[in-house]
Amino acid sequence: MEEGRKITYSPAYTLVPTYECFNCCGYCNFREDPGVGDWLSLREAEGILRSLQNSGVVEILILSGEVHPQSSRRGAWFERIYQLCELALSLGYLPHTNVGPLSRWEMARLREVNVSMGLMVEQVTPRLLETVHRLAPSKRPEVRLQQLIWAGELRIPFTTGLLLGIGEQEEDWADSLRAIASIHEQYQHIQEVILQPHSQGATQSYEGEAREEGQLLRAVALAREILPPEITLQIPPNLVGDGAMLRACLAAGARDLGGIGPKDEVNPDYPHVQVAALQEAIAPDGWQLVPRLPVYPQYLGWLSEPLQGLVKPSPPLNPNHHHE
Ligand SMILES: O=c1nc2n(C[C@H](O)[C@H](O)[C@H](O)CO)c3cc(O)ccc3cc-2c(=O)[nH]1
Ligand SMILES: C[C@H]1O[C@@H](n2cnc3c(N)ncnc32)[C@H](O)[C@@H]1O
Ligand code: MET
Ligand code: SF4
Repeated sequence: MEEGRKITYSPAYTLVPTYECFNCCGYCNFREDPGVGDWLSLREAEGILRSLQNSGVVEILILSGEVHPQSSRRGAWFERIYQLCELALSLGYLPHTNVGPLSRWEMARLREVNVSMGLMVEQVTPRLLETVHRLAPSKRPEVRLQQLIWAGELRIPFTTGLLLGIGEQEEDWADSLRAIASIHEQYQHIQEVILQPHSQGATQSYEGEAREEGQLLRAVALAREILPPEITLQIPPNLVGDGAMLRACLAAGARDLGGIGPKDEVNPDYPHVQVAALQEAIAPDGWQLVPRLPVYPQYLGWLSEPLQGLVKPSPPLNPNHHHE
């Protein structure tokens, strides 16, 4: 049988250390006010992770609301995240952490317990600081770009991306993409760029404008033009619309569908389409959906020895096994 052209995804489950966040992005359907909810305990997390064993899940996405860098609770927040990563590793999963901007020291520590990390640029235009990011100091473009630079210096395989349709102009996209490309040019560490269409949810304050079909396709095509070919373009299949739009995005250059699991924590009003249905949707164009790890193969050599051992467990020594 002829093999199809390949589209990748990562079988993933999302753990949320806390929904509390000191930022208040106008488009967010995730955050809670600080001090309201409980944090995820290690005991709860262990229960969840054990229940996922043998389910095919490999990636644990650690996605969090943020405690202010100067808060007296920042240290406890960070240690919880670190321990959740350690726990996931100890149960055979591979963590990918996106918990907002980190200090350089925090980033260096999380590198020990993550196979890759991520942070969206969103958009680099400072005009958004007067609108959707007015109450979100973590979204200052210079803060986000500094994170990309530190990740490069620390040799962390990194995921970033653009949030589309939050009040920016289409002309702003190229600036955001060129900023990513130029940092990548120096460090070669950006494994993928997500093009994330803003999707109206039930609890956000910002009222997005109606999205037009061509927008996402123009963004994918522009990203493919500006970014070097080694950076994979990711689109979230639950946010693109229908199967025809998904196929059009692939035709425009997208090659990955991101983490797929039971719930999209960021966009709870848009459940993930399950893998069999996605495979069916893209099959007419000859695409074959295949699982991948949260770290892209070209970066395996960047991982610490212990992490490399977990990613590629060496085959057990079997005295009965004979090489052909
Ligand atoms: O299910 C989701 N996964 C999201 N992921 C997960 C992502 O698809 C995978 O973790 C990476 O591709 C690594 O495999 C993100 C990861 C990042 O580094 C940055 C942003 C996101 C955003 C989302 C998201 O909105 N929903
Ligand atoms: C984790 C990432 O999720 C994205 N994000 C946050 N809110 C929304 C929304 N309503 N629609 C789509 N993406 C969103 C941001 O880009 C953030 O960085
Ligand atoms: N708070 C982080 C950010 O915005 C990650 C989760 S967003 C729902 O970058
Ligand atoms: S998008 Fe992230 S930073 Fe913004 S309010 Fe939501 S959780 Fe906080």
